Amino acid sequence: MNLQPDISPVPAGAPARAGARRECAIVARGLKKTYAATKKSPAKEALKGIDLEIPRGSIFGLLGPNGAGKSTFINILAGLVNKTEGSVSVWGFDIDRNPRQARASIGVVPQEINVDVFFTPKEALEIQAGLFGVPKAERRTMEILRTLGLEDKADAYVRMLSGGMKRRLLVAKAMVHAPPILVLDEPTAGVDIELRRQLWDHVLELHESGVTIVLTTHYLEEAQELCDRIAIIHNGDVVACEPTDKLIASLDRKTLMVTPLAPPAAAPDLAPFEAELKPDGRLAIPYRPSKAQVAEILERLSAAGVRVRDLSTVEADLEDVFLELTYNSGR
Ligand SMILES: Nc1ncnc2c1ncn2[C@@H]1O[C@H](COP(=O)(O)OP(=O)(O)OP(=O)(O)O)[C@@H](O)[C@H]1O
Repeated sequence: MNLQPDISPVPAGAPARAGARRECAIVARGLKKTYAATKKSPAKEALKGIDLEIPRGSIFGLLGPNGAGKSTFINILAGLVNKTEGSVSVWGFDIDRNPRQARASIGVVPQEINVDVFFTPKEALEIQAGLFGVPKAERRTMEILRTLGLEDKADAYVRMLSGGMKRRLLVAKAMVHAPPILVLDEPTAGVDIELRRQLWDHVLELHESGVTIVLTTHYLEEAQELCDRIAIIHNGDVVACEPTDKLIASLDRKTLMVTPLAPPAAAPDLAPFEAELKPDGRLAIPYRPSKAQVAEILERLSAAGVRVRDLSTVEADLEDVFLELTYNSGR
């Protein structure tokens, strides 16, 4: 497969501070968006001055509760919403100074399935390529359809495609101009696990060919599994932006699961640790890895007369991090 994006160096006309930005696919500085008031609703500050750097080559997750500002951010990148303040560069192109190049550097897969049912996938891609001004000789319609597993549906009517195929067609449409960045806004909302897996296989193939992937998703396990970096947006602010592992480790929370030799009648007193007796007879003992060693918990268990048959540790996951950051911050 040869769907290499055009990953040429930062061009002339790019920001003067290109050095720091060269490695970034997307840079936002002090980005604000306020939707104007209408007769029915007051003005809404959807983005409150966010700073964000999305490295080239990453699979970057943009997470946040409903209304956090994710779509607003994506729509600004795509040139669909005008920012109120701040700066954004896409693949080194400032969206104000080089809007055409910035837009050409990004392919956006929208949340809604909005494919025209009267065209075949092949025609849909040709039309899209035309809209982006891709010369006929440079179009890679069949190659893209092949990458998205739609080659044998090239001449089928779109209305005959399954929901999963239609979503893949949206990804194909977003790739017609070979952008180095692919943005997917909730690509798997309401899609069953098998279809999600298929979509991800194809998107991962694009990533392996060099495309930087940015996605928003409500499925936290999906983000944890796929994304190497994650930003959490809450109420228009970026409340975390870290490599996924680091983000999860930052919670500094683990649970030691202990299977006692004899199931206890009640949770033992392990102060300062707290044990919870699970219905299956195991003990769940949360601890902070930076503050306590498993050995200390084992000593407390021994002192309480609990003999251990088996033990394991359970890490916090992205859901815990997400809840902590979005629940406790500024509600
Ligand atoms: N065109 C608009 N006019 C006025 N307010 C808007 C508009 N679009 C979005 N908003 C408001 O801006 C805030 C951020 O919305 P946005 O759609 O960016 O959030 P989101 O994180 O993408 O949410 P979701 O996960 O539900 O898609 C919300 O309060 C929303 O109601």
